[in-house]
Amino acid sequence: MKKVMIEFKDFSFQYRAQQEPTLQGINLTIVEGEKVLIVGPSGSGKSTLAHCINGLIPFAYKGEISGSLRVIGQEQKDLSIAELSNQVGTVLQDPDGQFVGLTVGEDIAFSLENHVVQQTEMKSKVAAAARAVDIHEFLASSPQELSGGQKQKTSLAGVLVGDVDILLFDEPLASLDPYTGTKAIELIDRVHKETGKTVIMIEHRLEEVLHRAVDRIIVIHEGRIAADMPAAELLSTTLLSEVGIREPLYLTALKYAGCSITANMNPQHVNDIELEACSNKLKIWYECNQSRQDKLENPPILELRDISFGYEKNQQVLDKLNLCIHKGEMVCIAGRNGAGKSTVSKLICGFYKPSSGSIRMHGRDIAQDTIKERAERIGFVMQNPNHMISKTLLYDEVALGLRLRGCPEELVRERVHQVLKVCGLYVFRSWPISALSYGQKKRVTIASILVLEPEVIILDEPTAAQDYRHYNEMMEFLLTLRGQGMTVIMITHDMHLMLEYADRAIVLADGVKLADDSPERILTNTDVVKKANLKETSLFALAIKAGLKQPEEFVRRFIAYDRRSRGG
Ligand SMILES: Nc1ncnc2c1ncn2[C@@H]1O[C@H](COP(=O)(O)OP(=O)(O)OP(=O)(O)O)[C@@H](O)[C@H]1O
Ligand SMILES: Nc1ncnc2c1ncn2[C@@H]1O[C@H](COP(=O)(O)OP(=O)(O)OP(=O)(O)O)[C@@H](O)[C@H]1O
Repeated sequence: MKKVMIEFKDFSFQYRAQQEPTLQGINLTIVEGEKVLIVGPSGSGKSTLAHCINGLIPFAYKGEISGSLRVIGQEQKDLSIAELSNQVGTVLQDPDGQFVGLTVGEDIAFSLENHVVQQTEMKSKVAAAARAVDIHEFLASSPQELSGGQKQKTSLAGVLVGDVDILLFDEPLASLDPYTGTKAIELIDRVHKETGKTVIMIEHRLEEVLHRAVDRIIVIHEGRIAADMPAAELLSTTLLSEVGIREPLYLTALKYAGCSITANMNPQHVNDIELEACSNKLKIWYECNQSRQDKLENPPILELRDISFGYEKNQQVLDKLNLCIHKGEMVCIAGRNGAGKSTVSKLICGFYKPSSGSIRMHGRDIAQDTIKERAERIGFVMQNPNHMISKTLLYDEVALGLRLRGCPEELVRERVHQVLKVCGLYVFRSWPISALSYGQKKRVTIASILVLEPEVIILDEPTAAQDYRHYNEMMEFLLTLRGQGMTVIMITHDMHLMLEYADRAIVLADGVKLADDSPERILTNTDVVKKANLKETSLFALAIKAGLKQPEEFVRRFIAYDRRSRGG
C-alpha cells in the first residue's frame, strides 16, 4: 500500500468574505509518487484547493473549514506553516507573490537555507537548478530586473532545488514561452520520475501540460470535483467542453472531420493517437475545405522606426527594431522569454524612452507626448494584474479611468456595466477585488482599459489564467471592437490565440524582428519556431501523421473553418 500524501474527506471551505463555500464536499486522495493534474474553469476553486494543501489557507486567507484534510498523515490544521512548507513546495500563480531573496540566486537558495545545507553544496545545487530552467545567467540579478517568464523560471528552480515530498504547481506555464514551457513540463516529469515525489499541477494549457503523461486529471467545477479519471478517458468525454475548458487542437480538428474520439485511441497526445479509423475522414475534410485569403491592409496607425533601447548601459534589449501596425489589425507579438516584448509596449506607452529611433502614430512622431497623452489613445493591459489594480472595489477600479476623464456618473455606470457583462464580471460588480481569483483579476484589468475605448489596445498575455469560455467571450468582444476600428496588439505565448485570432504575428528575437507573417505560416516554419522558442501546432503534427501531403495547408484550412464556425 502506498503512503497517502493528501487526503480530503468531506472537506469544505468558505472564505470569510464569501456567503457560500468556495469548496464543497471534496473527497480526494493522492498517494505517494502520483502525478495529478487539476483543471477547471476560472474561479472554480483550483487555487483555493492548492492553498488548503500548502497552508496559505487558513494562515494567510481566513475562513471556515469543515471536514478533514490530512497532509502526509497529519491533520493540516494541526501543522504550523513552517511544518507544511517543509512538506509542500509551491510555485504560486503570481510569481511576484513569492520572492524572498534580493537576487535570483538567493531566492532559489531560500528553501535550502531552511534545511541547513553546506555553502558549497548549496551553490552547486542552486546552479544546477538554475541551469535546468535556463535562468543561470541571471543568478546575480534582482527580481525587479526580470521579465515575467524569467520570474516564473526562478520560482520553478526554487521548488525543484528544495527537499520536500509534495510539489505543487499553480499554473506553472502561464508566463513561459512555449519552448520553455515544454522544457518545464519535461523537467517536472524528470524530477517526478527520478525522485518519486508527489506532483500536483494546476494548469489551463492542457495540450502543453499533457506533453508528458499524468496519472489522472481532476476536474473542479463550481467548487466540487466534477471528474477524476485518466487523461485518455476524460478526453473521450464531452466533460471538458461542458465546463468550459479547451481540448487539445488536434482533437477539435478530428471532430470537425467527423471522427469520434475514444479512450483506446490514446487521445492524450498527438504523437500517441491512433488514427487508423480517422485518416480517411481527415483527408476528405481537407479536400472539401478552403483556406482564407490574406486581407488587404489599412494604413499604418503605429510605427516603430529603428528603435534601440537598453535598461542599463551596454545592455541592448532592442536593436534598431522596425515594426508597423495597421489600423484595425489584430496582431500578436511573440518571442522567447526576455526577447523584449513587454519592453516594446512600455516604449510605446512612454514609460521609457528609446535611445534612438522614433515611434509614430498616424505618421506623427510621438516622442514629445506625455504618458497621459499617449494613454488617451493607447490602452495597455499589463502582464500581471496585481501591478495595475489600485482600488478596493471592482466597480471603482473599472470606473476609475472614466471618472478621471470627468465623465458624468450616469454614463460611467452605463459603460462600466456594459463592459463588465462582456468580461463575465457583472455578478461581481459590488465585490472587493481581493476576493477574486487571479483569472478574474486579469479580466478586471482588461475591462478597466476596454471601458475607455482606446484607439489601440495592447494586451500583455491576455489569455493567461483564462478558461476557454471566458477566452472566447473576450476575444469575440475584441473582434467586435476591432470591427469598429480599434487596433489590437497582443503579446502572447499562447499559440492557440495566435492561430485563432491574429491577422498577423510579429516574432522578436535578439532585439530585432525575426519574422512578420500570418500565424499559420509562422507556426509551420521550423526555423522560426526553433529560433524564437515557439511551438509547432499539433495540427501540423496531426496532418503529417494522417499522411496529408501539404500539412501547412491543412493548418490554414483548419483555421479558416474554425473562424467560419465561430462566425468570424
Ligand atoms: N482571498 C479570497 N477571499 C474571498 N474569496 C476568494 C478569495 N480568493 C478566491 N476567492 C473566491 O473563490 C473562488 C475560487 O477562486 P480560486 O482562486 O480558487 O479559483 P481558480 O479556479 O484558481 O481560478 P483561476 O483559474 O482564475 O485562477 C472565486 O470565485 C473567488 O471569488
Ligand atoms: N527594469 C529592468 N531593468 C533591467 N533589465 C530589465 C528590466 N526589465 C526587463 N529587463 C530585461 O530586458 C529584457 C527584455 O524584457 P521584457 O520584459 O521586455 O521581455 P519579454 O519578451 O516581455 O519576456 P516574457 O515573455 O518573459 O514576459 C530581459 O532580458 C529582462 O531581463
